[in-house]
Amino acid sequence: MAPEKKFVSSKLNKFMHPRNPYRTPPSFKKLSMKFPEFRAYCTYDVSGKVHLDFKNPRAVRALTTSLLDQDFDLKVSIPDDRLVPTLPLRLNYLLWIEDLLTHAAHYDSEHFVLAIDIGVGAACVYPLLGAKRFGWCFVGTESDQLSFTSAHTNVQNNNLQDKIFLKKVESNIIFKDVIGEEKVKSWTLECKLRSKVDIAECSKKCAECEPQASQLNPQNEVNFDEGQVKAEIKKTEECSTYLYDFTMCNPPFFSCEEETDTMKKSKKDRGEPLSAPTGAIHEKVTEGGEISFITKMIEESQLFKDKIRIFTTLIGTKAHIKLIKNALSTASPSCSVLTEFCQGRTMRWGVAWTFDPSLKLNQVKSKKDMATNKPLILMMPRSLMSVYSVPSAWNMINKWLHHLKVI
Ligand SMILES: C[S@@+](CC[C@H](N)C(=O)[O-])C[C@H]1O[C@@H](n2cnc3c(N)ncnc32)[C@H](O)[C@@H]1O
Repeated sequence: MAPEKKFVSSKLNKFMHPRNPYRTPPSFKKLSMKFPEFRAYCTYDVSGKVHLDFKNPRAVRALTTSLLDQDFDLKVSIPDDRLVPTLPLRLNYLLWIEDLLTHAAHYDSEHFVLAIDIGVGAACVYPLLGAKRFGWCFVGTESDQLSFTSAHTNVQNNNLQDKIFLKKVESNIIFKDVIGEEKVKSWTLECKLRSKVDIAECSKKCAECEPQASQLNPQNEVNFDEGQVKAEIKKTEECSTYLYDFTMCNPPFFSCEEETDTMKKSKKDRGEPLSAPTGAIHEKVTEGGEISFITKMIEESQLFKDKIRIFTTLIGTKAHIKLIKNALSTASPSCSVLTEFCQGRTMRWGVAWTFDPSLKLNQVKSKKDMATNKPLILMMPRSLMSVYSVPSAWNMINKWLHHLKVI
């Protein structure tokens, strides 16, 4: 039995993304009062404190689905034998992408964003959170039939079919056969027409690309004439505008079943992961492990460098980072950046790359880099102490920092 405070306990939490709502652990008491399905896995000690058995995969599932409901108004169901997403990590990844869009691509909050999530899983967690919390639109792929069906149901149950389109793929597919596929193309175009925002941007780059405003459906209904969509697809293909703003992926990490024993692999100083492992083997295992999967993604990214602005993926094992960096260098992106995602007792890494020379992805520092930066120390000569009071010394330093564009 694990005490309530351990939901996101441990030293890694101080490096969680500053906007991650789970930096403050959720109240299990409140959650148990609201959600009977969560309450079913709770026990209470003599002081009335609520405890959850994190070693029980059903308790872990009830926690995730109750939090999605309480904190994001998302009704999500996950089949028994499929991966239960832990929300602090999912939000750390999404918030980092939001930072890349804001600080490297200079998008404002109104900017229309269209993304691809490779391997949405049964919960469809990234597209659902991305659509609900950030207003982004997604094309999601999934190779497993059960997960695909479950993800589809979750999208429908939350009435997000205007923002999320799912495609069942073969497991040897990453971007190929997805981006060029007719149904995906029509949906993305409808989505962009519906948003009406991209049109102005597109027209700036290519005057012929601008559809007539009068053709747009003012009620935001999906009611486009097939000919109109086809004509827009052709124009968009001719135009060099990026079709997708970013891609994301939580790849199957392991190359064989034995590797999936996370309890053994866990770093000694961080202790065992608190939650029971969940998910089917094919969700965690892929031929050649994550290195093969990500290498393939990097190779394919070269084919779609004019269609997708930022490519990103999670990396599950620190030891793989070097190999993935090597694979990336052979693709020669114009910029790439690596970050850490810290939560609870688990660490993951994220890598982003782009072929768009205008994007400086490395301007977005990892939270750990920021937190571990040594403080700036300025030794004032004793002789100046009589000249400067503390506030006036501070004003002077402030001026220098402004001048250097540090603050
Ligand atoms: C580690 S799970 C991640 C699920 C979800 N994105 C999450 O973060 O909770 C990986 C998912 O990718 C799917 N998958 C594996 N290979 C794939 C491929 N080539 N294309 C699309 N999905 C794939 C698996 O079936 C599984 O659902």
